[in-house]
Amino acid sequence: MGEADDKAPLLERLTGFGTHIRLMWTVAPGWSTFCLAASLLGVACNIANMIVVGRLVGALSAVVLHDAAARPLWGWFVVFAVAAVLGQISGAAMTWAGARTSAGYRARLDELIGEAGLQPADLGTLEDEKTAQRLSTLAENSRSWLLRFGMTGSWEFLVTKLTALGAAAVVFSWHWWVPLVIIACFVLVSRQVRGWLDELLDNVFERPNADRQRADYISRLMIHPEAAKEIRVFGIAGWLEQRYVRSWHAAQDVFWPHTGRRRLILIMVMVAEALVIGGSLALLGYQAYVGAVAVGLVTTYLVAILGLEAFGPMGDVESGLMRTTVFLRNLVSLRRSLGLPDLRPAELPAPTVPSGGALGIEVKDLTFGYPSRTEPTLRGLSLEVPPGQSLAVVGVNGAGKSTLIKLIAGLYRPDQGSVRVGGGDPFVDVDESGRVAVVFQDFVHYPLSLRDNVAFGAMGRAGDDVAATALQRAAGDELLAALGDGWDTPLSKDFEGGTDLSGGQWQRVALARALAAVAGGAGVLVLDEPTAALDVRAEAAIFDRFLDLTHGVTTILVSHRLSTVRRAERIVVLDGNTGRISEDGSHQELMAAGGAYAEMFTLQARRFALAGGTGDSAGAGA
Ligand SMILES: Nc1ncnc2c1ncn2[C@@H]1O[C@H](COP(=O)(O)OP(=O)(O)OP(=O)(O)O)[C@@H](O)[C@H]1O
Repeated sequence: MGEADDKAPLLERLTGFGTHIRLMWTVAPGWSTFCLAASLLGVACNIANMIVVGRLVGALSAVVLHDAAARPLWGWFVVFAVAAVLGQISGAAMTWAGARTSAGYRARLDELIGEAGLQPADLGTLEDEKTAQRLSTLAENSRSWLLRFGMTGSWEFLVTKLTALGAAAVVFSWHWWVPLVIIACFVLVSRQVRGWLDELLDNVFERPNADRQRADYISRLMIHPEAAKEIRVFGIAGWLEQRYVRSWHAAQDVFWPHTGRRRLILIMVMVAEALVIGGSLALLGYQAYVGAVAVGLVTTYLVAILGLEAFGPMGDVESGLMRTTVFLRNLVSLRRSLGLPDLRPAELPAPTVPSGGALGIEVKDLTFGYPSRTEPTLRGLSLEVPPGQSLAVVGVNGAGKSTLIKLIAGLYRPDQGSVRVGGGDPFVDVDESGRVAVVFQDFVHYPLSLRDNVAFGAMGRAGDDVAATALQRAAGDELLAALGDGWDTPLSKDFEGGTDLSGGQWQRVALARALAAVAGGAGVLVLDEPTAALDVRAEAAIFDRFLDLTHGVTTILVSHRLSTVRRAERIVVLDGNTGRISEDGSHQELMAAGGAYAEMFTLQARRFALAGGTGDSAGAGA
């Protein structure tokens, strides 16, 4: 956007600037008038300085130019000109080099933040609300222009502060106490401003703030194509806008009440600062008048005194730098809390190449509860699955089926008991957890190429041909043929040449992903209701196909629809009340036992028949 703006015709840029001023005016006419007045005053002062310094030197030279001592003047003039040109060149070089550095710096920040999201082996950390909020705040703030300003402005900051030190040394040579008094004043102002900024940045931007989050969310919602339909249908545009304004103002309230007192102190210190500088200049004028300061040094002292201003707050450069430091402080503290090195990316484990072959699963006395819940979800659950068996896990909503799957995949650590996959602990042993391939109900629709979407099942473990075979076996040939760029087509309309898939097409991609995982060496394959959005027949067809294709692989199917899992060799019923397996056997055995499974199955089959199904495919004939 910025680059495009630089290339825009002058008129367009002026129009843009005009719009910017108009917007400021509309939002805060009072403050805009104040800022305009202050800016005009600043301009008048700067111009007056230029004219006055020139007049001053002119007046001095008129007195001394005919003196023999004035001859070195031309030498000094050359030094002045060279220093000015070098200063310009170093400034330009600094900007160029700074921009190059900030590109890498920015990439590293994203890497460090992303890694904080990726690194914890389990889901527990990311599911912790505070950690998740801290992460998303960091990610959001890493995109802020002020932070970018801080990155590029560091060298400018250094130059200004070091120049100020030089100015202090010059003034020191006149009267040692003058720079000390002026610097003390500036440092006081600086501390006030910094304290205020710290509070502002910490409270409003860095710390998770529910009102700001809500305001941000609503502002994104207002332009989100997916929400557009509902917003219009329900006519909630006006409500959203009001809600946004209310949340945004509430977010700002966090810091405004603190600033009243601070503002008063700040004004007082600034007045004191103006008095001290004014006093110093008056003293310099007086000493020049009485001949106590060499006339040639008056201008030097004058400029040096004004140069001490850099000990004070430095506007945007300083705000940007502060924002950068506050941001980094929070990033480092989060990384430390996750056991990651401060600023060095940790080495993520490379994908391992599993040896292949079906794995057995052994779950013993497993107890697990979510930290936010008082009761454990699973209580002393035991289950043994021999290698190559096809198992279906059924149970009512919330019984804990997905939780069990996540524990088998090593995404949570058991509170008590143990989970072993192929004899190893999937939570600790990355190789073992990598061998459990799961397609979840909410499997990710990556807005990447079709190839990536399928190959993610076996990333780094299998060649391109694996993806091709997997898609073909998942009956995805037609889907591939319909894509403009074939395997390279991005599966999202947000990308150039991309396209969106239907729910059913995505199911095939997910199935292909699972099959690619098996080809890549996964020893256990789990389908955790990825087909729930399909109708009974389509789901049953996909499960049947899946069972055929994965014969000899340890498979776990999770579904509410008992008719679709009846072909599994073994079915277990997870009882949400006890947190354990309540029934275990083949479809026929469980039907014969006449327990909860048989009851649920018969009920579902009857509903299906009433809805117009044949009853057969729903399993009524079992
Ligand atoms: N991340 C979580 N944090 C807190 N509680 C959770 C979390 N995930 C699941 N739960 C709770 O744990 C219980 C079991 O959930 P789980 O998703 O494992 O059940 P399920 O049998 O797979 O349900 P469904 O059939 O509806 O998918 C539910 O009460 C659920 O609300």
